[in-house]
Amino acid sequence: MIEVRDVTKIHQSGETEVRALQGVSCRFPGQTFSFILGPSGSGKSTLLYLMGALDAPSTGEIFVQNRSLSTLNQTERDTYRREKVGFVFQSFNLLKNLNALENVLAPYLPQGVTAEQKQRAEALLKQVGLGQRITHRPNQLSGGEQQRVAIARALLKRPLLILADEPTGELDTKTGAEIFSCLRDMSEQYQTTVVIVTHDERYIRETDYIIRLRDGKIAEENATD
Ligand SMILES: Nc1ncnc2c1ncn2[C@@H]1O[C@H](COP(=O)(O)OP(=O)(O)OP(=O)(O)O)[C@@H](O)[C@H]1O
Repeated sequence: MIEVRDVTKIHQSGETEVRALQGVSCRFPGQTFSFILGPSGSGKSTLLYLMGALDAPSTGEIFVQNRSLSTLNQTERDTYRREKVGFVFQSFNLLKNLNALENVLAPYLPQGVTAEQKQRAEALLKQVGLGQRITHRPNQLSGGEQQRVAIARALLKRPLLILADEPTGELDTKTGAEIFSCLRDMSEQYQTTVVIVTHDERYIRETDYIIRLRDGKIAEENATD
């Protein structure tokens, strides 16, 4: 479903050019659960952001369901990001004045939330184990619980794809393992493709694909079954 074809990304930092990715090609078939691994600075987040159309490759192309992201105009790119991709970040990115339910609904609050969206948000919070916490604000929730809210928020739009950047980076080992199980369960239940960036190798059991980056290049690509 996602194909990265010969992608190079050069970041411009003042006068200096940083080659974050160099000739990277890989595929993430639909409805799979995959990890992008590699040491700090190897290009993992850069690759994830390109797949989410948060940034564009310097050369090469990324195809999502056989359509190249580089052929999308600005409106189509915005729609792709807003409707097709659920993002989960290390720092949860919850709004501190909103409770769990309102955070899940946050992307829809400006235009008004429908009864169906509210029902789905409540159901999602239950499914991620927060049925008793829907009126709690972020500061009344543990890190793991906050990340579960972020996962429910990402799922509300019924995304094709969930992109998670170090989702367990701020969590202890046990909570991190629970968050991976939660993402895995949700991806199966909602038949969503999930790609997770991590440099933590403790969690890589039970995954479908592993891409390992080193110095901006693919060092290893494995199906794990
Ligand atoms: N916006 C940017 N401007 C300049 N250089 C950047 C930018 N974003 C990333 N880089 C550089 O590109 C390289 C790859 O960065 P990237 O964040 O993709 O790596 P990473 O593997 O995700 O690292 P980490 O595990 O530390 O988050 C690094 O050398 C980084 O400093």
